Amino acid sequence: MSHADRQQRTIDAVIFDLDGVVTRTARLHAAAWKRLFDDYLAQRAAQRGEPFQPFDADEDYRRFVDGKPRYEGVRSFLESRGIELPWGAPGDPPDRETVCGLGNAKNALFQELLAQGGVEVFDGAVGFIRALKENGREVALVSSSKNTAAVLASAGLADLFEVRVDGVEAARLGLRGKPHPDTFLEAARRLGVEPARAAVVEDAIAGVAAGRAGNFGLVIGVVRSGDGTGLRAGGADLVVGNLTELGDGTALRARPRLDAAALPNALDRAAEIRARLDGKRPAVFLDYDGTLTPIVDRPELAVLSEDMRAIVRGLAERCPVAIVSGRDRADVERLVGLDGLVYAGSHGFDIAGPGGLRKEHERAAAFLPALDRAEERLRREVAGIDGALVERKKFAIAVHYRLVADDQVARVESAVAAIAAEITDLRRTAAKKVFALRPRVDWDKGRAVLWLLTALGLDREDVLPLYLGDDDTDEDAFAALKGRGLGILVTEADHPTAADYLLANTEEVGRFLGELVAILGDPTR
Ligand SMILES: O=P(O)(O)OC[C@H]1O[C@H](O[C@H]2O[C@H](CO)[C@@H](O)[C@H](O)[C@H]2O)[C@H](O)[C@@H](O)[C@@H]1O
Repeated sequence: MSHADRQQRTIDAVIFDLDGVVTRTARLHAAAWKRLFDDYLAQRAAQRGEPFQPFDADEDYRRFVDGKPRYEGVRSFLESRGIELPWGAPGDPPDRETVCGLGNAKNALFQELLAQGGVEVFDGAVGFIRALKENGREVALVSSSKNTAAVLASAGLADLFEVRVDGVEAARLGLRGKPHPDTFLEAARRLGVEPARAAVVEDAIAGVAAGRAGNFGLVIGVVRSGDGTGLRAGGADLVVGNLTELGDGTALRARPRLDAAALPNALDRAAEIRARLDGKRPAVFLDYDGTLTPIVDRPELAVLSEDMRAIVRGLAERCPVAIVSGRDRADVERLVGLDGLVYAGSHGFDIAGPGGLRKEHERAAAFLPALDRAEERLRREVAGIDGALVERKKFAIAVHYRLVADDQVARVESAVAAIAAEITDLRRTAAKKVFALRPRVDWDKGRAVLWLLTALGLDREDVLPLYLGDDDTDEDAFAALKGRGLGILVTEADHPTAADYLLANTEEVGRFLGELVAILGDPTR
């Protein structure tokens, strides 16, 4: 398809977020979150004799809870305050001090407010949706809210959308929340429309990032206050204040997505990157395989060169550096062999660093029996397939097929698929000549990087996070940092990506990091 053709692609379907786009329940949500967290934080502060710092219904709401599934919102905000609570269970009563307990309390408060105040509707949005339908476009609704049906009914819009993927559906299907694209992709699938021919309409940064991560043809940001900079940086192709600005929607066209080959090489844009660093200090996140070492035939042969080790050491003397890998943490720590760095293994489920920094995802240990069972089955099932390698990490299992004959790869794939279908606590992912089984938890390299920024006190305006990675699992980190840091993809292939820059190979990674060391200068001065 030519560039011109891609420019001309029409939009056949539009998928809408609910809160803040179609209805104004964001205010009710923000008020419920504020009542919940203020009560909780005040109580906690009194118990500990600490000062009470209330929940900011604008800033905290936007940064930590807006657009996220309820329990993820609780966890994300508490994390920002350095509070770690047990996850608990969805049936926890509202007075139980767990993530689920607090989430349930927020929901009760929200329903109270819903009953008191009703729901405000954005008339422009409803008019736009009706015009789209009249013009033969498909529409769907995606919302993280488990109250979607109640909100639509209260707004008198129960019949507006035939296709809805809400929080209840997402939980039932095990779909990851925004900024992951899963719920939007499910809506597109139900509409029978390719994402490239569909638009996503969102008012939250996590939502526009999900649209970009899903490679939707057009991502429209709706800005209800402010200037839309955050939405644009998060991945919106265009930002409107009111959906009436889009007329009847028939003129909407898909925007060409950035393919890796269209990205500028980070080495060629040194001046631009230096300017982004002006007045800021970097925090550097590095993937291991394919980024610091070239891809080789077997995992144990991916040895770090002394040159690269010296560059990473030099960088760690000048700024925070974390290695974020799919490998087992102990394995990647041994391979890198440097002190003073943070190491995140098992795709971020297992983190350790200087000063006693330690985090095993709070739900990960519960998956160990499932991982043990899957490992045992996998070892048995691929034992007869020449070249297949099973690599166990603490919280994931990889099944490598780089050395498997082409006509045998399908056998490896179906063994992994069969086990994943049976052991539903695990989800199957794929990367470079490897299938993986990981805990079915909304956690990945992107979430780990965001957690690290907060835990290390780096979630600040004067810190520029840089993430370098080469693989699909690194796309989660690129998406998480979109608009907030720099994503640098290491590849010579062409595929859609959420990264901002490109480096061709590990040799270019070494040069880029070496230049960063030089920019940062003498660490003793
Ligand atoms: O997140 P990373 O640090 O990039 O780790 C991703 C996977 O890397 C390793 O597998 C990959 O590299 C091997 C050595 O070059 C190669 O043989 C294999 O085909 C690649 O998939 C590692 O073995 C896995 O555990 C990591 O998940």
